[in-house]
Amino acid sequence: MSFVMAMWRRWPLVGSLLDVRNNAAMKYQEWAKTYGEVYQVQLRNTNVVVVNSAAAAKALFQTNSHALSSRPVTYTFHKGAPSSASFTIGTSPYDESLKRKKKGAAIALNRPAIQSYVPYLDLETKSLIRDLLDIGKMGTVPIDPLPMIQRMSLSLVTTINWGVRVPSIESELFREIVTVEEELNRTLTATSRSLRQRRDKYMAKFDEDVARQVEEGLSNKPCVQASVIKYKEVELTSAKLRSISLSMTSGGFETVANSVHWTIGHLALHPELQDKAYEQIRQFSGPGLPDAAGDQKCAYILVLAKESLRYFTVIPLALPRVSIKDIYYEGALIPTGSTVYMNAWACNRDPGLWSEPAVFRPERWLEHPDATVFTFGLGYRMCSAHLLAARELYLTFMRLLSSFRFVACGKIRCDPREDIKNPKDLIMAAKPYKVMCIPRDEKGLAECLTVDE
Ligand code: HEM
Repeated sequence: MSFVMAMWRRWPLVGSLLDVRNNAAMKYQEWAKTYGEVYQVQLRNTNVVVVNSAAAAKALFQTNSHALSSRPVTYTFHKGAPSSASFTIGTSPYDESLKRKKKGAAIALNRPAIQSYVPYLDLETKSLIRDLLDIGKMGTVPIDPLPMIQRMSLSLVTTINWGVRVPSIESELFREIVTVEEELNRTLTATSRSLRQRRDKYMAKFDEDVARQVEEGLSNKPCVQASVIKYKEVELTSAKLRSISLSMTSGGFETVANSVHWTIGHLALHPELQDKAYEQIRQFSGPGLPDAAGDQKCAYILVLAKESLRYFTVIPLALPRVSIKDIYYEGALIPTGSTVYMNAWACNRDPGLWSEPAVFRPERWLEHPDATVFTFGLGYRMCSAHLLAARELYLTFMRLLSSFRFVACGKIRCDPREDIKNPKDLIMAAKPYKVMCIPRDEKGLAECLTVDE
């Protein structure tokens, strides 16, 4: 008991949740030098345990996976919001309903299911390359690639979830979904009722279309909603199906888009990394675009994607957990009902794990292939789609780096310690920048970009 008291006496008080979200992960990492790798802070009226080292994160989130399987029930998400925003998998507390939703999502996101999405990965990565070529006028006009990357990421979410494409950055659908999702992802406490109503509108249309197609026997394209409806072992209500749709969109769109956007900015500043990647891809795959079905076999691009996940850690504090059992760690008690944050940023940059953690160096993963990436979280509530996300990143980098040289235009500020667009956001985005996307082989590229729309 006295040890527990000692631990509880050590909290630094940091003010409101919104204040600390401002580069919080970096501040918390710094504080660990003074207060130890696990300590508590007060966020508004809640005491929160923050876990700041790789070893502690594994001991807590992996070894105590079940004890840390719930999420906090915040007012805005669960009590004050009657519409869809209450119910993503990522914000649901642990209960029977969550278990069913997670089972449904798992069926649609396991390895064989992901294999069936290869045609979508193929089409959307090709479309990204074509957009960069067209909008960048064959590498002659500087562009910010963000909207094109967002379209790819969004269209992957919508095709994988509902079988519906987002064909162009000019489309009404693209503008509407990007506006609404960006705003709703802004913080965990986003409350706008009208935004949620706008989201409900496009989600309802997609959900109803899939349900009708399944009922009429017309659904022949693989997609999450159709597989979950058809898989009778887990019968899900329409509310739970909607929850899966919401989870896929809020979980999958900005995370992948921002990871790619940060990385392209960084690569534009480091042509030597691009050249090495290009050389490795060419040794590995023949002329033309690398095969979409190739499953992460080019070792250098695989480690480049891992390093991108580590270095940018786009959700620096992962998503908060709540303990459903008492946990004892290093002689101290984390009582049932505690809120616990994994500082994924600090774990990914743990000097006990990595030398020069602040340097982007893909080779570190070749030297330590079994090291952990903390970016997707750990344990029962880790990212449901980490296999899919890793595959999306791999193919995107494979194809982008085999197609283009990215040349920085003007000053690109792309250091994740300093250059976050909105430091209070849940998902960390890079500041806008411009690059020239110069085709490495203009003629060859044009030939292999016959995209079936
Ligand atoms: C680079 C891409 C991605 C990153 C960095 C990422 C990161 C995360 C993190 C940190 C969590 C919380 C984990 C925890 O509490 O330990 C999470 C949860 C989740 N993610 Fe992802 N994610 C990515 C892509 C995706 C995609 C593509 C989807 C779906 C299409 C997705 C769906 C989900 C869902 C449903 C959850 C909630 C899991 C639960 O609460 O049980 N994520 N993700």
